[in-house]
Amino acid sequence: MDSQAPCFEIDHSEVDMEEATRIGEGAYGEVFLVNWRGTEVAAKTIRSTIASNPKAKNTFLKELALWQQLRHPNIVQFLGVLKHSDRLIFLTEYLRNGSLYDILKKKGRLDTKTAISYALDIARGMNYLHQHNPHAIIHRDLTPRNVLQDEAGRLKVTDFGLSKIAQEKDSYGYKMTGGTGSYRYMAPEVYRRESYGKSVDVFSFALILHEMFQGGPSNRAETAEQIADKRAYEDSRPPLSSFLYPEPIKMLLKECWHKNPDCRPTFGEIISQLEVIEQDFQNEKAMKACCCCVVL
Ligand SMILES: Nc1ncnc2c1ncn2[C@@H]1O[C@H](COP(=O)(O)OP(=O)(O)OP(=O)(O)O)[C@@H](O)[C@H]1O
Repeated sequence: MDSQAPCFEIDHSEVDMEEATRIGEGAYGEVFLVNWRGTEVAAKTIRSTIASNPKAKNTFLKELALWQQLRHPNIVQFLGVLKHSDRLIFLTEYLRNGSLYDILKKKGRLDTKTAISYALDIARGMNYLHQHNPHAIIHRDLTPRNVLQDEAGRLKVTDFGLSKIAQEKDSYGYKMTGGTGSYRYMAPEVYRRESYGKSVDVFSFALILHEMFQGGPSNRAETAEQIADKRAYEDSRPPLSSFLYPEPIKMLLKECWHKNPDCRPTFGEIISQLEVIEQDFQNEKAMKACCCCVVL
């Protein structure tokens, strides 16, 4: 597969940016809801500081060219780059329900069934990225803000690889600068600026799974950088209260945020484990309902 293929281009006259509704803002620029050929889509505008730097713009376009080749139910669909626009703008499918960050902020702690189902959505999207040929795609910035929900309730991963813009590669592998990715979800080896692999995403996934049961991030009193520092140098991890976390979820979390990257499971293994946990949970629920019937 050729990751250097140019991005699909959409003439800028097809999208009226004057009529756009602003949805949000991230590290790379603002996001708008726009109409394209009668369909609501998201338009992501890239800051001029990035777009006007030829090297950064080129890296960005390469990442987008790779994104456009991806097709999976749990990956946000890339649609194209606006051609002849004086700004760098690209379109993706629009996910009406917003991000997992918004959902957790609004709803707080999720029930076990929903949390497992959401975890499976994320793990399936991530497994697709990690199994990409000829090279695995490492997200590098998997956070609740980069997981969006469609109207049907399905979660989709977005913005993978875009954090590469601030990243260097040397003969030992990738190196992420401290400013790359979000400290709160950062694997210890990334914080320590060591070489890293796919399992950095598994570490971030564990923290997201933890938040779904907890209702949001723990250690709110500390800055994200302080938290990342303690995780990297003191091996600190979020607390696992016994009443919030079912035993198999606790075990999975401990494996996924293991300090040794080689001991973390792959997303394929995580999916298998979650499917068993989901099935056991359903059987347990059915059994309890059945016992209630007998008592009645
Ligand atoms: N395809 C989309 N559909 C609907 N809303 C979106 C879409 N993409 C982004 N958003 C919204 O816009 C906000 C900003 O998104 P953006 O991806 O630019 O930044 P972020 O992920 O929040 O932060 P960062 O850039 O630091 O990762 C998101 O929080 C999300 O609510």
